[in-house]
Amino acid sequence: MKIALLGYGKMGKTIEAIALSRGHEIVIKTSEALNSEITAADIAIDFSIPEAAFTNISNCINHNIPVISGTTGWLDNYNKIVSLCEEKKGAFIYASNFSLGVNIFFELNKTLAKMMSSLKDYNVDIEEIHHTQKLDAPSGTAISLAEDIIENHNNFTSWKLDGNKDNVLPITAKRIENVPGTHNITYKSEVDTIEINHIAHNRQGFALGAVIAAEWLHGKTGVYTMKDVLNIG
Ligand SMILES: NC(=O)C1=CN([C@@H]2O[C@H](COP(=O)(O)OP(=O)(O)OC[C@H]3O[C@@H](n4cnc5c(N)ncnc54)[C@H](OP(=O)(O)O)[C@@H]3O)[C@@H](O)[C@H]2O)C=CC1
Ligand SMILES: O=C(O)C1=N[C@H](C(=O)O)C[C@H](O)C1
Repeated sequence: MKIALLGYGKMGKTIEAIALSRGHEIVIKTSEALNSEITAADIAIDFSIPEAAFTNISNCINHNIPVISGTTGWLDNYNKIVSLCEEKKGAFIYASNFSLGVNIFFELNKTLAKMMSSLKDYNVDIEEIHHTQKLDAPSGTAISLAEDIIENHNNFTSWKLDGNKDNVLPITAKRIENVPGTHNITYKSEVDTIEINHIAHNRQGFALGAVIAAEWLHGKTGVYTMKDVLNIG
């Protein structure tokens, strides 16, 4: 496939290497907004910044270019993209985390939340740790994990960064140099602790997942998630 990389930072460069190794061609790599130039590509992969993602994705859909987005921190506008994609019969996948490991972790998190739902002695919290250049907090992955706990555990109605109220699931965000992405979910009582975590050792897993998603989306129309791509859960 001819791929456009919208955002040529840490993720854009990692995706480039993996896409080339799988026989794809990179026809555009940019760190600026593009418009009709995008039509040189078969598919676009957006890993940019929160303020740019909505425009980048809209431009692709308006030019009938299927688009994958891994950019976090723009989801207030997600439903607008879904509507645009339906209207234009476009193709779109967003994932807060494209790695296979995290998508398995998402399923474990839902199962654990269901099992813990009636056990009132346990306090739950989510901790995410990322590198110091990260622009958003909490991470998109932590938000996905929180939403899945809220849906599957009957104690919570919302989440909050550094929250400490009943029925509000607390998320803690730490920034430490060079950490690619760590997510810990802890259930703690007086007598014991149950913890599950996912620790990315590098960015390869995110990038491979994004390229696999692009290969899967090419030739389809509609709005999908990584659950559709990986057929898990
Ligand atoms: N879903 C997933 O699996 C993952 C998601 N992410 C997310 O991906 C995003 C990018 O992460 P990362 O690569 O680490 O960040 P980087 O800061 O390394 O890269 C972002 C790039 O986007 C560029 N950019 C700025 N404005 C635009 C624009 N209008 N159009 C296109 N590109 C633009 C920046 O350029 P400049 O530096 O010149 O401003 C920069 O090169 C983040 O939102 C992050 O949370 C990260 C890893 C995995
Ligand atoms: O910015 C990052 O680096 C990451 N962002 C994503 C997120 O916000 O969840 C995914 C991954 O954890 C790395």
